[in-house]
Amino acid sequence: MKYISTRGQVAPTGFIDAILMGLADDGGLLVPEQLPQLSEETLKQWQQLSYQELALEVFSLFVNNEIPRADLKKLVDDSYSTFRHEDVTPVHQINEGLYVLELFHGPTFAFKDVALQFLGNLYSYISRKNNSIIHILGATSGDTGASAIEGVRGKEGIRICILHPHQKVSKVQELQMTTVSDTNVLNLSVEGTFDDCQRIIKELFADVDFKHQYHLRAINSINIARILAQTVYYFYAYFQLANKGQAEKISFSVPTGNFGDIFAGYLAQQMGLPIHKLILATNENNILARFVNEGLYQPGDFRGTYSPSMDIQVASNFERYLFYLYGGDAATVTSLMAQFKAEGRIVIPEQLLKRVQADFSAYSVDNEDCLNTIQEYHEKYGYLLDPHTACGVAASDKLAADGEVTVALSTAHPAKFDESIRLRNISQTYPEQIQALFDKPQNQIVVDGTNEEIKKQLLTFF
Ligand SMILES: N[C@@H](CCOP(=O)(O)O)C(=O)O
Repeated sequence: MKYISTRGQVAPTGFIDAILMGLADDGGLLVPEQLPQLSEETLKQWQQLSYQELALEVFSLFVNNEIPRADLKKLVDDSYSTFRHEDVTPVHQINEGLYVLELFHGPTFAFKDVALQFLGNLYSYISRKNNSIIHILGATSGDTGASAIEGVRGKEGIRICILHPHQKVSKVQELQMTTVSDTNVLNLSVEGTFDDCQRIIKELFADVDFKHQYHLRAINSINIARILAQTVYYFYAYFQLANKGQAEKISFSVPTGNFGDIFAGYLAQQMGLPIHKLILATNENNILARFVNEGLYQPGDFRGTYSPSMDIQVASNFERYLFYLYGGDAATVTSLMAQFKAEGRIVIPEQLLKRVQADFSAYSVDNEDCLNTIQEYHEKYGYLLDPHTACGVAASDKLAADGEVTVALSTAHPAKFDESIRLRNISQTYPEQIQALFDKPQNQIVVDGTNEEIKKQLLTFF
């Protein structure tokens, strides 16, 4: 298995080099040259596996023997030993047609831990094997940052710098990042939005000389390892339902801002997992829902919402989907991305919009609807949804047909977003790990967010 760029200007590369490259050196994103096609028999064999066993099988398909199986097994086992639930990502039934896939049982109470515990251990493994330095640069709207820091804090040979938008993440998200005292961690709080943070890191990664000179590595979902690791829970959730006798027409509803999580579901489906529908849920920052419904990809005005991790206008994984949509035509993807840069929009033709709408259905959930959903599910089922999960559940309520079964991805624990939940007078008890954060001192540097200033901070830190 080799990895190629959506822009076609990078020689096919192996797994470890793809992980280290992060953003492709031609400015595109790496994807597997060919997706493994899983037979019914393989899926049947996988159905009884534990999460860790399943992850090992899935990763083995993509790692190309570059990591001996025993080492890969240890990486997987170590990564998921930090989860508080024995099933790692359990499904919880809410009612006859709706299950919630709880992805928040990792150390930072968000779905990002599933991939970032693994990627943190993988970086550490590569650093030891190659005796190489790993300097991680990432952008976060709240969850990725905390999770990436947790994955590598205190690890030898690794330093991590995370950019977050100043005062635009929840209090718990901010504390999770900024109360970490390990000296290999730097938090930069950028005066701007998450899109500014993401643009800065993409521009720094695109400066290939700078990237190579300072050994810059990515932890965002521009790194293909993130997406591959996230495919595992689609398989696992599907099998959990199948083992309960629920094997027909299973759809997934996915709250998404950067298009990474739902793209992982798309890849699982392309590999042969018989997902019925992929429902894409956005908040009021709804560029992706508008794309699926109208065929126009064009950022709107930034909206601060109750689900801040999805307050994103430019979705970084969208380019990967475009690549598949255009049948792997890297030249067309390159020209569409150039057009997006120049004109700020991409419009796709009618026949491709039909294809998109066969792949996804989409719904944009407004602030009021998000809180109403939290309140309704709390009153009716005694289950507290975090605001991002509430968007996924609201979209499923809107789009799933009667008799269908939907798995809504629960991307975070509600305690991370208490300021939104309290607006409906719902009180909750924080898990002790979260409560303890409020007593710790914070470390962060507020920066104006020019590339030059970020570079200066990085050069001092690295
Ligand atoms: N919602 C994310 C934004 C970054 O997304 P990623 O999947 O590319 O890491 C966050 O919480 O930081």
